[in-house]
Amino acid sequence: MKKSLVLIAGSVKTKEALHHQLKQLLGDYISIDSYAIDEGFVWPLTADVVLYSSEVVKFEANRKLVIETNHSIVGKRTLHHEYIDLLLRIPSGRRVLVVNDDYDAAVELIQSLYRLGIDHIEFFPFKKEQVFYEDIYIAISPGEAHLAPPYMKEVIDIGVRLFDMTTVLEIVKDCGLDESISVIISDRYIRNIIELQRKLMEAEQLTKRVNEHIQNVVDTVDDGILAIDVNEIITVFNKGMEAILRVPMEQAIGQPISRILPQQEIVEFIRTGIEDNKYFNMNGVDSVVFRFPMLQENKIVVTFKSVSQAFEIEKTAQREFRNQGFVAKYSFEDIIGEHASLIACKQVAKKLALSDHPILIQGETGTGKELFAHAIHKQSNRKNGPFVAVNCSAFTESLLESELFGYEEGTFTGAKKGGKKGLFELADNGTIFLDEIGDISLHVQSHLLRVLQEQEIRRVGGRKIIPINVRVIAATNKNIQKKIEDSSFRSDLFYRLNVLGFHIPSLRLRKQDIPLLIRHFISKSGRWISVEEEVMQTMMEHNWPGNIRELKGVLDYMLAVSDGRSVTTKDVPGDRFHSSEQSRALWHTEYNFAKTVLEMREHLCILETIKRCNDAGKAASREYISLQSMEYDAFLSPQQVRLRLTHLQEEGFVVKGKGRAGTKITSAGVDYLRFLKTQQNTTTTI
Ligand SMILES: Nc1ncnc2c1ncn2[C@@H]1O[C@H](COP(=O)(O)OP(=O)(O)OP(=O)(O)O)[C@@H](O)[C@H]1O
Repeated sequence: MKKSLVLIAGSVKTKEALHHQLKQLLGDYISIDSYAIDEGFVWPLTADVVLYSSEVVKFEANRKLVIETNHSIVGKRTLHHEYIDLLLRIPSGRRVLVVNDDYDAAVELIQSLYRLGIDHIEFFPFKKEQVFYEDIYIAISPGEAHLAPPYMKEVIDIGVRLFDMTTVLEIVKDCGLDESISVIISDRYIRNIIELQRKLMEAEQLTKRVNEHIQNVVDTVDDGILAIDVNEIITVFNKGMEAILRVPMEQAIGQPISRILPQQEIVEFIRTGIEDNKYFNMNGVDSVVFRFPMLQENKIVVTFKSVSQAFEIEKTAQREFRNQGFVAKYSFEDIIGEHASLIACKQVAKKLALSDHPILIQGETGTGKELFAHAIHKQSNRKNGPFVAVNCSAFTESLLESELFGYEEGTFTGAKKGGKKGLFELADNGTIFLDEIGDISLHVQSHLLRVLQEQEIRRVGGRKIIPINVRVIAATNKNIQKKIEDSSFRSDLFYRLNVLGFHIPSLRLRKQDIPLLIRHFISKSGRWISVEEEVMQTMMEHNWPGNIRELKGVLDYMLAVSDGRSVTTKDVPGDRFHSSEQSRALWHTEYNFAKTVLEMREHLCILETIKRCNDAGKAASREYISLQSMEYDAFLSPQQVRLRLTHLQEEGFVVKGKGRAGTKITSAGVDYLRFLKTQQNTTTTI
């Protein structure tokens, strides 16, 4: 008959783990029953051998129970081998709290850990009455993790400790089992450890493969990359680094950084972390060194990028912005004028460029508000970011909202799959220029105000909050104060936009600049042509309601009709020019082939849709234009779009492409579109 063994443990969890261990090792030779004091049993226990999980348990059990036996053993316990690797993974030198039922048990566990050779960590025993342990954020516990202080960042459960080999052999002896059985059982014990060793080796191989992969990845990057640990020892060193320092990786890894880096100032820069990046000359190469602390892992990653490469990257980004049309074209040198009012205006704008607040530019139509916006962006710290210009009056309310803030998939019929980024998202890290801001609806105004306040956007129909870093420059030729009075413009939005603001003087207040501007536009046209004094006089006498745009238009006309040598009075555009009407009317005559307001709206819709598609590198199909026309209150069937396109092509405003190429807008078409937009303003204001 098999000998009987009763195991008495404190908790059910410990009982189950120890029972499992005994069953696996001794189950073939002895019958095993296990109890936990927690379970509260009272009947008398009889067994050949009684095994207690600890001294405390023995004391408790004998106080509460009747136990009949010839042999009693208090088991010695050791770390569960399956959890050893969790401890080995804790970085060297860490301070770790050891949490157990009581202080003595914690101390005992620490002693056992040190005996097992786990000495790369500094262990501290947990005391129930102590709530804070300085500089300790990792706790380990053999099944008592719930006792760990709540502020611990990581609590590692190292499982219930199992009986050690001497306890198992003592059971064998007290149960009177054959000598040969002890050999089999110790083999079983060792097999568990070998199994663990095998798993560790597999894990080690996997880690090696992952490390090799990471090394290959960092080696494919041209930049130099290195990492150091808390003791400033180099742990990562890629090929780029080898090339920069001319030191092979094998020689660098494991060495203190100060021994490998020749320049002490770079070591200091890496050590102190006062700045994130700094310029250095490394072995004759101009480099920018970036420092990234990895707080979690107590490491610092440092990258070295050659300045010429950094320029290349910047150029690529610039090219990309240019392809998308998101680039500022003009700088302050392109703003012509020597009148004191304009010089003062430029000085103010240059100063404002350096801050990051919104700017509101006011001034009559054609005074150069957009020109100033370009120049401010180019002068600002955001000059390498995108510059996105939006003419707010060119869109209907709903279209403007989705253009500015984007939309999520399925928000409305015709919405693109996957949604669409708004212009604010596209302008991230750059500037958005909101032209004709005075024309936006109250609904869009409140959306814009939210964006300015929060510096984050939510796409139309979306829930996700997208943080953005965009500077807003707005412009208007409307009297905003009047709009605030009649409640069509929110005063809070005005104050937000007008944190910094300035007014551009109209041309009639600085007529001295007219000859200068005329010479500038002639030289830009690439022609050598003089302007008769009398013509110049006429120009000086005019009031220029359309300001510089009008002046430019008149000059373009005169250059076109002149004999090529000089502009004379006969080239001055007679009644059109002398009329006191706004320059918009002047354009109207030039583009008089659109007879009705409806026709103009149709042209606006068609040309604007084509331009947007062209700018985005997409084809503008008749069906798409037809779909868009609903937004413009000028619905056109695809068949009607075809007829209008033929008409616009005859005028030289578009070129119809074959098949998928779609229709393209010409530069004359862009001018006409600009005219139509100005017209639209007039119709809305009148
Ligand atoms: N000071 C200047 N020097 C040279 N060109 C100028 C100047 N001011 C304006 N222009 C030119 O005049 C035209 C109109 O300028 P811009 O579009 O910047 O005016 P705006 O005030 O934004 O007009 P709107 O109110 O109609 O939007 C552009 O072709 C621009 O290049």
